[in-house]
Amino acid sequence: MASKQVISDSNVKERLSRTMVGFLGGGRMAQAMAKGFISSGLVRARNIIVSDKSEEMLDQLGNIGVRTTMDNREVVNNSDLVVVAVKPHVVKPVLQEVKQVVSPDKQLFVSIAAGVTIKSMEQDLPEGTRVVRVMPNVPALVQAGASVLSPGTHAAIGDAQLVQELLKTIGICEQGPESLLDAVTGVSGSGPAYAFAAIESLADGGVKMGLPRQLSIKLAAQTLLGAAKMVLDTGKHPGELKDEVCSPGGTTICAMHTLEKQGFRGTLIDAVEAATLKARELGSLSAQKK
Ligand SMILES: NC(=O)C1=CN([C@@H]2O[C@H](COP(=O)(O)OP(=O)(O)OC[C@H]3O[C@@H](n4cnc5c(N)ncnc54)[C@H](O)[C@@H]3O)[C@@H](O)[C@H]2O)C=CC1
Ligand SMILES: O=C(O)[C@@H]1CCC=N1
Repeated sequence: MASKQVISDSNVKERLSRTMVGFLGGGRMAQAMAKGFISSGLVRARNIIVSDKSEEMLDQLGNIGVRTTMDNREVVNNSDLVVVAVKPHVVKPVLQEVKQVVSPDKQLFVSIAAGVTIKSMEQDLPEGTRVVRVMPNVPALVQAGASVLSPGTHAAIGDAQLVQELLKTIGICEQGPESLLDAVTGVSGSGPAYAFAAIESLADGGVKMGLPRQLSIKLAAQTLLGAAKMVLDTGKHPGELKDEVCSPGGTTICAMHTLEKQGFRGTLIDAVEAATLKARELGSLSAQKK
C-alpha cells in the first residue's frame, strides 16, 4: 500500500503538471472537466487522453487538443490518473474491460459516477488499486465547479491531495466522508440544473412583464451569480442577506410571500431529497450487477 504521507502544495502542483490524465467516457462532464483543466494551465492538453464509443464525442474532444481513442485500455495504459466518466450503469462493464491492464502501483482511479460506491469500484479493480470517489458539477467548464471527494481504502493522503489540487483548478473542492456524497449529488452535482431552470423562469417572468428576452436572461443569470458571490464572500447567512433585500412594505417581501405560498423552499428541499435518493438507488443497482 502507498504510504499515507502528506506532501507539500508545491510538490502536489509539480506532480500534477507531470500527471497523465485519462478519461473513460468523453461526454458532457468529461469535456467540462478536461476543458477546465486545460484552461487552468496546470494540465496540458497533450497530457490528457480520452476514450469514448461515440465518434461524435471524440471529434468534439479532438477539437480541444486532447488525445482520443475508442480503446478504454489505451487510456488506462497511458494514464497515471484515470477519471471514470461513464454513466453509473456502465462503470462495472468498463472496469471489467480495463482490469487486466491496471497496475495498482501506477494508476489512481477517480470516479465521478453518481451513486457508484468506492467498495464496488474497489471490487471491480485489482486488489490494492487506489480509488478516489468525487462528485463534481458542470460549472467546472468555467472554473466555477463545486466538488467533494472521498478517498478509498487504498488511497494515500497524497492521492487525495493530488485530486483535490486538480479539482481546485476548476472550482472549489472539499473532502468528506463517502456517506455524504449522495447528498452532495442532490445539492451541487444536480444543482446547476435547478439553477438553470430558475434563471430561465426568472427570465420568463421578465419577458411576461415586458423585458426583451436576452436582457431578461442576462439580468436573471447575473442576479444568481451576484447573490451566490455575496453568500460566499460575506460569509453571512443567506436568510440575513434575503432580509436585507426585503424593504418593509416594499416589492421583495410581496414576491417572497408569493414564493412561500407556492412552496418554493419545500419544493427545493424535495428536489434535493429526490436526487439524493436516486443517487443511492443508482449505487445499490450498480453494486448488485454481476
Ligand atoms: N452531467 C453532469 O452534470 C454530471 C455528471 N456526473 C457523472 O458523470 C458521469 C458522466 O455523465 P455525463 O458526462 O453527463 O454523461 P454523458 O452521457 O454525456 O457521457 C458519458 C459518455 O460515455 C460514453 N460511453 C458509453 N459507454 C462507453 C464505454 N463502454 N466506454 C467508453 N465510453 C463510453 C458515451 O458515449 C458518452 O459520451 C455519470 O456517471 C454522471 O453520474 C457527475 C456530476 C455531474
Ligand atoms: O443527473 C445525473 O444523474 C448526473 C449526476 C449529477 C448530475 N448529473
